[in-house]
Amino acid sequence: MFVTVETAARTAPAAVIVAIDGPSGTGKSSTSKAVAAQLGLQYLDTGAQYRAITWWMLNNGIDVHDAEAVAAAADKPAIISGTDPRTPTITVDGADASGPIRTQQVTSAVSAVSAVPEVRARLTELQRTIARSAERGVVVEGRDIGTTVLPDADLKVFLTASAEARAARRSGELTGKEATDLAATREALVKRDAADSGRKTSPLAKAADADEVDTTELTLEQVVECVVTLVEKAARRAGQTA
Ligand SMILES: Nc1ncnc2c1ncn2[C@@H]1O[C@H](COP(=O)(O)OP(=O)(O)O)[C@@H](O)[C@H]1O
Ligand SMILES: Nc1ccn([C@@H]2O[C@H](COP(=O)(O)OP(=O)(O)O)[C@@H](O)[C@H]2O)c(=O)n1
Repeated sequence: MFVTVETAARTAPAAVIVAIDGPSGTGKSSTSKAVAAQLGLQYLDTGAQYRAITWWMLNNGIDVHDAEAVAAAADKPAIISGTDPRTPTITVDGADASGPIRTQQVTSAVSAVSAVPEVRARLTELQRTIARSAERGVVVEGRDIGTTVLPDADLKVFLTASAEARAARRSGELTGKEATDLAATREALVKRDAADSGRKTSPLAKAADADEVDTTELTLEQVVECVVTLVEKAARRAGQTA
């Protein structure tokens, strides 16, 4: 008798939905991509979508601090996210936006754009549609995934880390003068966290039923291992109640 064995790297959970939230530099993107790749899940970077809409606003001469102008244009750009964790992609009106959305100009404008309710409503709907259609399950990362976008997720993880650790990680990614200016990186991070946590609509927040993981003293590999274990447990729980 022949027995077919699935050879996924780990036990691939059936259509499990995972929400990963937290402030900037806590390791959301790196962890989410690695966990999704290991478990054969899809991956959605919602921060990239907020950055993409911000990039479009800047390119189209819209004052990002004029909430009415941003709201009026919120439906205009076509944003498409590719959800393979090994090669995530994002396009705006058909153009590859993965490079330009990481510029300092976009980073400093994104919190103002993401605070506009019409922008959030549009992207929340898009994110739910992508999560619903992810047949293999999905890891979705952002700021309000566990609280607002996917409140029924099978697992919610809230990553934290000290501002010092986060600034050191971020400045390791920068080049030239920006890389050496750790104090300025830290200040910009803390300012963006405050704006994201303080906005009225769907602020950065830990869901009451989220597992909090402080990554300050952990390597990326340790964080990934911890979250993989949490996903496997959640998938077993979901299987028991299905
Ligand atoms: N536990 C960790 N220890 C050290 N560096 C890390 C850790 N997690 C992530 N990093 C690094 O920190 C930077 C920011 O991580 P990222 O995943 O982009 O965070 P976020 O998505 O939360 O902003 C990346 O360069 C990443 O490689
Ligand atoms: N679900 C989300 C994800 C991101 N965002 C906004 O998008 C910005 C960029 O998100 P990001 O995940 O790319 O930021 P980093 O943590 O990578 O610096 C955040 O600072 C928030 O203003 C949001 O409002 N809600």
